[in-house]
Amino acid sequence: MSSEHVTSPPAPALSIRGLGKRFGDKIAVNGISLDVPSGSFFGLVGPNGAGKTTTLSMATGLLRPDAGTVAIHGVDVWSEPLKAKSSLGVLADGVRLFDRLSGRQLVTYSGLLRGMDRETVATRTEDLLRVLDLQEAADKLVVDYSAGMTKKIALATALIHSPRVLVLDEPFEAVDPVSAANIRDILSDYVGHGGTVIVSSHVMDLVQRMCTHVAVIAGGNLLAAGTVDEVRAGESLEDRFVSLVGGRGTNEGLSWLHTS
Ligand SMILES: Nc1ncnc2c1ncn2[C@@H]1O[C@H](COP(=O)(O)OP(=O)(O)OP(=O)(O)O)[C@@H](O)[C@H]1O
Repeated sequence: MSSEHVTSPPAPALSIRGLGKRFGDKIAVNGISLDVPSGSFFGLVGPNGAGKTTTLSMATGLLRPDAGTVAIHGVDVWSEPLKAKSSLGVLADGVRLFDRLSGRQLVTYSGLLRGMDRETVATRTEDLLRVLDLQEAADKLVVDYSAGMTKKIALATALIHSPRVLVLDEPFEAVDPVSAANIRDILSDYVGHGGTVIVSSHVMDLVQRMCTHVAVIAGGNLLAAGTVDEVRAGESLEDRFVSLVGGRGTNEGLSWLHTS
């Protein structure tokens, strides 16, 4: 076959090489390399303090790495930030929203800031408020939203411009079961139509049911990555996670907690 007929595989949706970050003496992320295939529903799991948020913050251009590179569909996040970020939707953990705006205003301005036309922004804003069950609260200030409502409005701002890659840090935390099911449907439909979702979560059962791929990190290191079936290797993802990460404690020493 001549070389013109050889098509190279598509660039991964997210490609991380040698990514590292240190805070003082603490190595938060220890040289992680990882490819997220285009069109995958990718779970990032790890215990508290594993380095998930730090990794995702660097991957999305919110936090400058000490070492390593990140590319979104082949575009370097740190040397071509505008181009890379134009195809990215981000739900960050703990980043302040412009919460003196109403929910409707926040989603609208997110669309306008992305350079979208007013009519499209208005239509999509109402669609998002409806599917996320935020219509009644649409004109309330975001500062007065509950934790779950805040999470949902932040998700709407990440979706408005129809990005190719969605990076969601703990999207289901504090969200009620009906809204969580709606969000899962939206994300599955999005992946089914060519999008890529990267989601961090502590809920192994959810990751096992929802994701096609998973990476396990602990102590800033990548312990395993692949399809969910490859990583769980015949066990439940939760059991596999515990055996990879270790650290199951005992409750010895808390006898004072026994009330009878
Ligand atoms: N801004 C910071 N300054 C100092 N240390 C930090 C900072 N951000 C994170 N760390 C430390 O880096 C490590 C990784 O934190 P990170 O928030 O990435 O973990 P995580 O996997 O997202 O945890 P969790 O599941 O609890 O949200 C932790 O030890 C944390 O204390």
